[in-house]
Amino acid sequence: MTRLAVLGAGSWGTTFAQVLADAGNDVVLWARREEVAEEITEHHTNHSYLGEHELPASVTATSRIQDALDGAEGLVVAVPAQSLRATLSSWREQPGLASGLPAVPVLSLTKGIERGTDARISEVLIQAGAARQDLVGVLSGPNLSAEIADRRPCGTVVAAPSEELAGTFARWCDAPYLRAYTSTDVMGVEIAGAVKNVVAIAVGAASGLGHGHNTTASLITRGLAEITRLGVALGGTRETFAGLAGMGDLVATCASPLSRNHRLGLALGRGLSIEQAVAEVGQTAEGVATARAVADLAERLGVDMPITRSVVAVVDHGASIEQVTTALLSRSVRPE
Ligand SMILES: NC(=O)c1ccc[n+]([C@@H]2O[C@H](COP(=O)([O-])OP(=O)(O)OC[C@H]3O[C@@H](n4cnc5c(N)ncnc54)[C@H](O)[C@@H]3O)[C@@H](O)[C@H]2O)c1
Ligand SMILES: O=P(O)(O)OC[C@H](O)CO
Repeated sequence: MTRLAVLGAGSWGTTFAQVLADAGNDVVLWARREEVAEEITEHHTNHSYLGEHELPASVTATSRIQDALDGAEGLVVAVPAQSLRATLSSWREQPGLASGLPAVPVLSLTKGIERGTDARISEVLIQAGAARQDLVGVLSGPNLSAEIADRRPCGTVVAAPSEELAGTFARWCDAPYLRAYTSTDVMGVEIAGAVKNVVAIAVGAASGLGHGHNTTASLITRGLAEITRLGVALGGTRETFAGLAGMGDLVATCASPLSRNHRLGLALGRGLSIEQAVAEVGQTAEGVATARAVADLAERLGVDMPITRSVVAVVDHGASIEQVTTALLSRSVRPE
């Protein structure tokens, strides 16, 4: 039995604590709010994020980071991308944590790019002293938390610098309803998971505008093309983007009404402002802040990402929502 600390008790961190418990690990969750930690430990629910869903009784939670880390043989990070660095630095102010987190394997579940630095989440973890480069991995795939909480079967990808470490992460999450495939393409898996959220906003917006399946399919397919161009330019492996972490997650996120990024796009397409859409979704839609970071990376590398640019224009600069379909149509004729 491995003792694992899951850091972040939103929809995904809480659901993943169940996955890890169902895989036979000893799991403790760190929740930002004391009342959420108490609810999880005492009532085995997290109403704010999972409604009436009952968690395994073995999952406990704490709002004291030192207690969560005590004896942990591995860490699983599920804090949203834009608040991760600040969260990590607040932990370093706690007694005993000034020099960073314990030197154990760290698996990131977060799907986003940090705005301002354009850093991937594994890079943020390393820069902030929360993970060693040779001990950090990422998990990403078609993994809508509500379906996984209901124990519906699916696959995912765990990527790490070595096959051995990826295998360790895969064993952590070996629940009967989750099949983890291993990879050493940390860059590709992380880029795929972050950028699909941006494309899902565009797809949702197109649906909200009343467009049909042809538009959806065109945005998904051209979205995958631009994700792949960026990922390969950054050093990722092309095959990653055709697999579960690429195509698989893009399809799940763009097609499902459970996706927060998709729902945010839908709200924009129906005429809500970005502020109204963010408020309506109520939970983390990483694509909003990540879009700008992705566009910055693409510009620096000379990679063409018209769908991402259109999402930036809408969410950051108040451009008309029709931009998302213009992105598909307004370019000069070129081979696919
Ligand atoms: N929910 C899913 O289906 C799912 C699946 C795969 C990956 N992810 C990824 O997991 C990550 C976490 O998402 P989630 O779905 O759990 O989000 P969520 O909106 O359900 O929960 C957000 C969590 O972050 C905490 N939080 C909010 N603002 C914060 C702040 N300023 N500082 C510190 N903590 C803060 C909240 O207390 C909560 O625990 C995201 O990167 C998301 O893309 C989510
Ligand atoms: O609800 P979303 O849009 O954050 O998507 C959740 C997962 O990333 C889907 O794999």
